Amino acid sequence: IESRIKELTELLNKYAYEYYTLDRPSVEDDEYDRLYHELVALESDNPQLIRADSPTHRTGDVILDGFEKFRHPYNLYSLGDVFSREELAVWEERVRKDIPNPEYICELKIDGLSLSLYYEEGILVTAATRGDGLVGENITENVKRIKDVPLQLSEPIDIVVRGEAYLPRTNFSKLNAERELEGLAAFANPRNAAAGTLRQLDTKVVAKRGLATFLYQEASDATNDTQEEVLEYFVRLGFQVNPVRKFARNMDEIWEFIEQATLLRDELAYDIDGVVVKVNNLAQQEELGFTVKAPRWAIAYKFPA
Ligand SMILES: COc1nc2nc(N)nc(N)c2nc1C
Repeated sequence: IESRIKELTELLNKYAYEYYTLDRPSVEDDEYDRLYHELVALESDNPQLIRADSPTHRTGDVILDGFEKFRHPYNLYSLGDVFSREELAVWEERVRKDIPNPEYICELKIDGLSLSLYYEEGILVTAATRGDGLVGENITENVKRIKDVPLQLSEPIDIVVRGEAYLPRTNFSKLNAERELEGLAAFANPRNAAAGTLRQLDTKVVAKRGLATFLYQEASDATNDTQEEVLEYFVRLGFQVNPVRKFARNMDEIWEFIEQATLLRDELAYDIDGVVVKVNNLAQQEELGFTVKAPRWAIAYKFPA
């Protein structure tokens, strides 16, 4: 039985990956459902054999009576914001004072809900909101129902990662159309819809709303030398990583990315509210350190509202 449960779990996870991430299912839904129900039956007769990465964690209907507080072992800092090229140049000059020839990496700032995910030996043990950076809300059960969040990484490591949960625009429109039909108030924007969804106490609601994630930061001790390597490592581990990113050497190249992101904004499948510019080399990030509340080595350029 144990080997059949292992076989079903691996097969169903592969099919789910093809369906949700590659958007290229290799089996019909009824084949998936047949195997899924065989696994549910085997797991309910042998609960001690349920695997950590079983797809049944993603859809089982758990109704929470509230969210526990979660104290983050690492302070989840936020970013300083700038709203113009001039302000950005002031930040860049400050960096250049300590790092003469900086290499920057420019990333998109997804307009979603900040998440931190805690893995032990490769298994997702906790997912929490950022909260005030020290204490957030434990929303593990809800996050397990975000289809692109890996329940088990490709390596059995302990790691803490940060990212954003968001609602793709297509799912946002579908959700608001459904709410209109049910006479419910529409969500103002995908960010509010994502936040509202993750605050649901009925986890089944999360499973059907189609949230997604992009991970961007290793909160635990760095095991790579640059931010770019961290992002590539995250892909190998099984995380979703936003592909729109570029290196820059100076303000002109940073601004070029910002202009490209501004043009790209309406074409994207998700909302962004700006661009994040970071010193790519992690040792240089250490050198620059933090102000009282934000890193000196990263800045968020916010698009004009
Ligand atoms: C270095 O810390 C951060 N990096 C980030 N990167 C991206 N792309 N988006 C964010 N929202 C973000 N937020 C923080 C606190």
